[in-house]
Amino acid sequence: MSEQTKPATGLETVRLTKSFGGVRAVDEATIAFRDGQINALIGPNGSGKTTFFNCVTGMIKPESGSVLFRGKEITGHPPHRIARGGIGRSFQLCRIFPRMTLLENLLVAVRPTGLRQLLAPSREAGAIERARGLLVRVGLDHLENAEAGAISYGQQKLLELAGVLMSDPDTIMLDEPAGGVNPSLIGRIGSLVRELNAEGKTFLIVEHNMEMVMSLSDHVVVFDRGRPIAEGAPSVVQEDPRVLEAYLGV
Ligand SMILES: Nc1ncnc2c1ncn2[C@@H]1O[C@H](COP(=O)(O)OP(=O)(O)OP(=O)(O)O)[C@@H](O)[C@H]1O
Repeated sequence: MSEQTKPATGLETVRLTKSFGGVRAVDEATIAFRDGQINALIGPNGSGKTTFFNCVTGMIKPESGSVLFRGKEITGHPPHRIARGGIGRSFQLCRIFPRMTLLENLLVAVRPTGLRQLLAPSREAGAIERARGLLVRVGLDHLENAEAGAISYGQQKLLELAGVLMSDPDTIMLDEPAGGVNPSLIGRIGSLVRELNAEGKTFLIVEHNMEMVMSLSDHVVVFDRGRPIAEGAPSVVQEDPRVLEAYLGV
């Protein structure tokens, strides 16, 4: 597809809905995220952000509505297919293998899905070279042979981000990258996001750290009770009375 015809909208949902019992965690959410931007999804606790992520990445099936990526329907596709299509994600509670080394964690990240493959890290030279390059990039190369369970939580978040980058996704969804991370590592995660965005990666970030959100994002979507209630540039969203109401209940 030529640059001229490339759609500006990357990831998009139309009336996406998912309930748990009587709770509508995501409630007819219609949102469009533009390619090439750093997008943030914010909102009070329990407003449905993680459920939205899970529906988009195939971890849970929405009960109705659609998810589109660059105009193509991907609703209900299994997670590995969505990942292969170019959408990578991290998790709120970091997902790493604590008994494996950092390098092994990255080699596992590129294995095809399935338990047998999962347990056998890739030994392919190209993958090893790529993993080493990414460890340098996130500043963890000196810990290549350390067990992942022995490094700090912030370093584990960086390791998880490197794992997401192993498959070279062009859209990266991060669920609370700054949660539980010390300020200097938050700074490093923010710089990496900026660098990767400058290289063409699109980001969709769920985050409670407002300083990070407001300094990093091009576009902020505010979620409340399972649907967007406001969106725009950080400075616009910050002033929106609906946002203050959602957060403070005023
Ligand atoms: N697996 C589940 N089973 C039952 N209820 C769930 C489940 N997952 C989420 N919920 C409920 O759905 C609603 C939205 O939760 P979700 O975790 O998506 O919100 P969130 O905005 O990501 O919250 P936080 O900012 O605290 O991480 C909440 O009421 C939550 O209790």
